Amino acid sequence: MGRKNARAPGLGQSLIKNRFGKTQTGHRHAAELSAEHDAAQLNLQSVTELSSLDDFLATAELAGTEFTAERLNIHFVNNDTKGIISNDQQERIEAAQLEYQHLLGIPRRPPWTKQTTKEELEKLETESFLAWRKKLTVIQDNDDLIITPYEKNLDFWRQLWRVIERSDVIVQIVDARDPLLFRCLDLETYVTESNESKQNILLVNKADLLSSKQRSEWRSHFEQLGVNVVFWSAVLENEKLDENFDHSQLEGASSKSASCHFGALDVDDLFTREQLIDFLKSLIDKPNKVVGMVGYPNVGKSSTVNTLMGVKKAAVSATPGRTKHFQTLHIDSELCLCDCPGLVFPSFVSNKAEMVLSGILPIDQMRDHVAPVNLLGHRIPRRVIEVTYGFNISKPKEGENPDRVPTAAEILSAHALSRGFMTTHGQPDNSRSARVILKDYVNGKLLCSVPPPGVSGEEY
Ligand SMILES: Nc1nc2c(ncn2[C@@H]2O[C@H](COP(=O)(O)OP(=O)(O)OP(=O)(O)O)[C@@H](O)[C@H]2O)c(=O)[nH]1
Repeated sequence: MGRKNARAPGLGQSLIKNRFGKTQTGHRHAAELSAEHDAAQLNLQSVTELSSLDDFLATAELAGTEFTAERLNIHFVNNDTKGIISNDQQERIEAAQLEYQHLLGIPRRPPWTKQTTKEELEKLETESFLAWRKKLTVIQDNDDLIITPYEKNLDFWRQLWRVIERSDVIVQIVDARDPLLFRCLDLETYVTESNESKQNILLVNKADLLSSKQRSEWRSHFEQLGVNVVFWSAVLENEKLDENFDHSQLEGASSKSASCHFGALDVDDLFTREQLIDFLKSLIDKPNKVVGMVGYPNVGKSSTVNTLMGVKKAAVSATPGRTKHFQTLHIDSELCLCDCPGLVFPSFVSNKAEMVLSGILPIDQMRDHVAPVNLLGHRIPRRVIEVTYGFNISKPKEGENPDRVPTAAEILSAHALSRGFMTTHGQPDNSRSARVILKDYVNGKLLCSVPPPGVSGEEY
């Protein structure tokens, strides 16, 4: 599943620098591109990671109820310690996911008319939101099912509702390494439900992290389903905005063969900025075209919006959840973007470790680093980790399976010792190393991507 990560200098280097923050001189998000933010009074603190207790109390507060006494009687357990699940568990989980799939919706804005007052609408919205959350607790009560820490702040959903209302086309941005994890099917249903003439586009960003063969597998998958899909790399297109960018790097490579190979970077089949803008315009048959940009935090919305706006950026943040409220941004007199804050949709995941590796849970707020690093050890071959960092991981002991994957402790100690990361007690600082390694995984330095359904890992 992992892929060789040898990039050629030039463009490849620029991408890497961008990815790993070597050129970071601060970050600038879509939110800074326009002064217009009519959501200034909203409570726009994203709420995703809640303990069972906080979650319970927040819901109670929203419902206007007090539950002070219950504080003493609540127990919650963390059953996610290792990050690895057995084949039997996986089968059970998949069966349960199939059974409960229909409950994984997103909240709907309740119907309203011109006669509905602001207060009435707010009350209706709160009721509908609570009913939605109640429906999701059915899933949470099933021990085999884990869902993403979906957004629990109603104001974020209000932003999404407004973006959908205003837009002619909704562009859902997903991460190319695991598009299905980030694709919210119910969002697409909601868009067409709200108005049949509205259209959905799936923008597979970070497509530079896949080979052209991998993209082609995914393209076939989505085309078979009738999904309108575009493969794109915001970072690559942003690089091209640099006036010093050497375009011959791409042109030369393109002219060599039908499929462009720039070092390990084969990008011939990706949409360029101009192509994406023209494509979006072509979908809408009216003078003022509005396109809504929606997606999970950290999928590259800010990078995409900035690039479409023609803003060259040194770097953006690798920490999810920075864009807080929706912006209206004019690309030109015809096309306007409506940039929605990053939203975690409810989606099934195998465990919390998977969410850390997918960039859904912020690494700096992670409490347990062992489980995600264990999972990383299962996804990235031992040799790739060793070559990437230039150290050796201790081999399995005599009597152990010589091919077993390294444990989190083995990977982290090797990293910490090689970097001189030590605690005040003179032990390897595994937690510091875990943050470095996990960020490298999220940023694509340690590369792993999921094949489409029906395609084996080996084939992919
Ligand atoms: N390799 C690669 N990395 C990308 C691409 N687009 C964005 N990134 C990286 O992904 C991370 C998140 O990008 P952002 O543009 O901040 O993502 P966002 O969706 O706006 O995030 P929020 O502001 O949290 O909503 C950054 O580290 C980017 O450099 C891309 O096309 N390719």
